[in-house]
Amino acid sequence: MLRTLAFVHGVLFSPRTPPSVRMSSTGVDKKGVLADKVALITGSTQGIGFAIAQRLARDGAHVVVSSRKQENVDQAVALLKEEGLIAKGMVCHAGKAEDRDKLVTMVADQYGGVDFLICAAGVNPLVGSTLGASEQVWDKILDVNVKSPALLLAKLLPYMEKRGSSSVVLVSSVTGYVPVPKLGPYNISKTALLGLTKTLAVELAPKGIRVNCLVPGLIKTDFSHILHEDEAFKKDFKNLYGMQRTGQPEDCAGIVSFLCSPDASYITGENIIVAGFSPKL
Ligand SMILES: NC(=O)c1ccc[n+]([C@@H]2O[C@H](COP(=O)([O-])OP(=O)(O)OC[C@H]3O[C@@H](n4cnc5c(N)ncnc54)[C@H](O)[C@@H]3O)[C@@H](O)[C@H]2O)c1
Repeated sequence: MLRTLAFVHGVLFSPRTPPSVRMSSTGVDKKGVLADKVALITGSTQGIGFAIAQRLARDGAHVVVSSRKQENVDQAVALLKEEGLIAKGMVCHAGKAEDRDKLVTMVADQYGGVDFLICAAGVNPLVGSTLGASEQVWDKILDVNVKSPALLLAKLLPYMEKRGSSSVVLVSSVTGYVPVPKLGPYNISKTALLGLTKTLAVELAPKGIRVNCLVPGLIKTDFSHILHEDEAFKKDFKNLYGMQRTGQPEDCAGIVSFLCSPDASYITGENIIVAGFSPKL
C-alpha cells in the first residue's frame, strides 16, 4: 500500500514520523538541513534580515545576528532564544571597519568561522534627485550597501574556505533592475550588488564558496514604510503587477535557506527575485 510521503526541505517524512523526531522540545529542527552550520547575518535585528536569521535557525543553523544598536541585538537574540533557537548577537555597523573586525574575531573565536554569510544591512538616506545627492550621501550608501559585504567577506574568507560548502547571499532590490524615481544612489547601489554577486561568484567558485543574491520587491518593513503608507502607490503597484497582497519579510527567508542548503550546491552567481512579479520579463 502506498503511503503518503511529505518532502520537507530535503528531509523525507512519512505521516507516521513522530513530530518529536522532526522538532525537538526546544523548537530547533535537530535534523534540519542546516544542522551544525553557522550563519552570520548583517542587519538582522528586524525586517528581512531577522526573518532570514529566524528561518536559518529553525532549519538547524547556529545564527549570529547583528545591527547597529546593542538593545536591538539583545532583543533579537532573546526572541530567537525564546523559540529555542541557537543564536548569538553582536553590534556591528556594517559600514565601520572596526565593527566588522570585531565581528569576525568573535565568530572565529566562538565557531572557528562561519559557513554562511548573509548581507542584509542596507541604507537609504536620500529621497531626491541623483545629481543633487551630496558626496556624504553617496559615501554612506556605497559604504554600507556595496563595499561592506565585500570587505566583510574578505576578512571572513580564510575561515569560510576551510568549511568546504560555504554560501554567501547578498541582498539587492528590484530597484536594482527597475529604478524607483528619487532613490537614485540607492537604486545604483542595488544594481552594483547584482554585479558584485556575479564577480564574486566567479572569483570564489574555485574555493568552494557560492555567492548568490536575494532580490526583494516591496516588502513590509520599517525600511519601506513610506511606500506602504502611500495608498495610491500600493494600488498602482497591485494593478500593475497583479499580486494582491503585500510581501512580508518571511517571504524572503525560505529562498535564503535553500541557497545555503546542499540542494543548492551547484547554484552560484544567481540573482533570485522575490517580488510578486519578475522585472526580468
Ligand atoms: N523592505 C523592502 O521593501 C526592501 C526591498 C528590497 C530590498 N530591501 C533590502 O533589504 C535589506 C533589509 O531591509 P529591511 O526592509 O528588512 O529593513 P529594516 O529597516 O526592517 O531592517 C534593517 C536592519 O538593518 C539594520 N541596519 C541598518 N543600517 C545598518 C548598518 N549600517 N549596519 C548594520 N545594520 C544596519 C537595522 O538595524 C535593521 O536590523 C536592505 O538591504 C534593503 O535595502 C528591502
